[in-house]
Amino acid sequence: MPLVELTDVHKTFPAARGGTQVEAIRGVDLSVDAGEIVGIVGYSGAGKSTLVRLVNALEPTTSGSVRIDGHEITGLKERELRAVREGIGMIFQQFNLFRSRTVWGNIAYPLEVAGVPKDERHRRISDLLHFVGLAEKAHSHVEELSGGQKQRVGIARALATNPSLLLADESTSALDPETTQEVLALLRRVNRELGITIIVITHEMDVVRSLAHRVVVMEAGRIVEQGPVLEVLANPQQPVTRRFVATIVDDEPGTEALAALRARHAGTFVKLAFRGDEVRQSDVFAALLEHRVRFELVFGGIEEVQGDTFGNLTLALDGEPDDVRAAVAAVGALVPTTELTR
Ligand SMILES: Nc1ncnc2c1ncn2[C@@H]1O[C@H](COP(=O)(O)OP(=O)(O)OP(=O)(O)O)[C@@H](O)[C@H]1O
Repeated sequence: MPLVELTDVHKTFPAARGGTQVEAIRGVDLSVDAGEIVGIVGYSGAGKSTLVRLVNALEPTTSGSVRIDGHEITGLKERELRAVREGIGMIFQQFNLFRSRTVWGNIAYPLEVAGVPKDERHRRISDLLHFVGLAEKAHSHVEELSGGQKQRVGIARALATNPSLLLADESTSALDPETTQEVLALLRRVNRELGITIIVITHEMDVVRSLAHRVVVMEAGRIVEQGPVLEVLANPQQPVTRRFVATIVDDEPGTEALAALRARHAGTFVKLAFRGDEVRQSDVFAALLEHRVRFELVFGGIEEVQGDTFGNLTLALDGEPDDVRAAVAAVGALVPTTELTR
């Protein structure tokens, strides 16, 4: 049974005076299994935040079903919804911490609301402070903290009531790249060590690449594409997905870049796609040398996506035409190979 299951969910906001109504969510089916990290990406206005507000019952749906851990939450009374929300932690772009409280006081807040006895509360806060690496900052005020530390407090607070689901809404968008990586590493631990399911909303594909198992792409209130991160990166289907993937993966040189490269490099241009670790780059290059073909790497890059090699390399091949043809065939038997003929 999925932990979160949305079936044909619609959310329409009524028209503001003089305006028209907004169909923010237009028929979404989404299923998230316990233990998964799912990244929801989309441009501003795609409906990501609205979707998350439906999952934690901050907004009622217009129609459709939202099930959390098998329980339908549509139509529940406020008191029942509070119990559902207790099982869902949430972190935000701007951290949303209480400025008047210390780090300790911020983490204590949800425990106080839930009526957790003092001794247990203290134990819990102390454990959480150690987990997020802020034990020495327990009595600091929020203003004294860096952005990354603030988000770690936000994560500790979100985990206080032992939720099974954590919703992260643009949780690293206000942070610099290095701090972003620290917070993402902490979220990975939240998932791995505590077994908490995470839904991250982001417009940064890099966050999806380094954190999520699965990606869901939203556009104009609909899910237009979804799948395991590596699969979607390797083979994006929709234009919006291709635009997101292009922000982190060099596919092949564009028309202008290719013309500039051709002016500098002779020969045949081929794009090689490396997906996973089954084929070693050294074997591919050895195949070229075996056919007496010289080559230069002119575009692209290789990186690691969740422990797998991933990337596209464009090579300029130079040699006798028959040798080049044979070399391209040999390489094509190893990795997906495309000759760039523009
Ligand atoms: N309370 C509201 N009342 C009216 N319209 C709303 C409300 N909340 C969201 N919308 C509209 O719903 C659409 C989806 O907004 P939403 O915030 O969910 O998108 P998003 O993908 O999260 O974008 P962003 O990254 O900018 O937050 C937008 O057109 C937005 O203006």
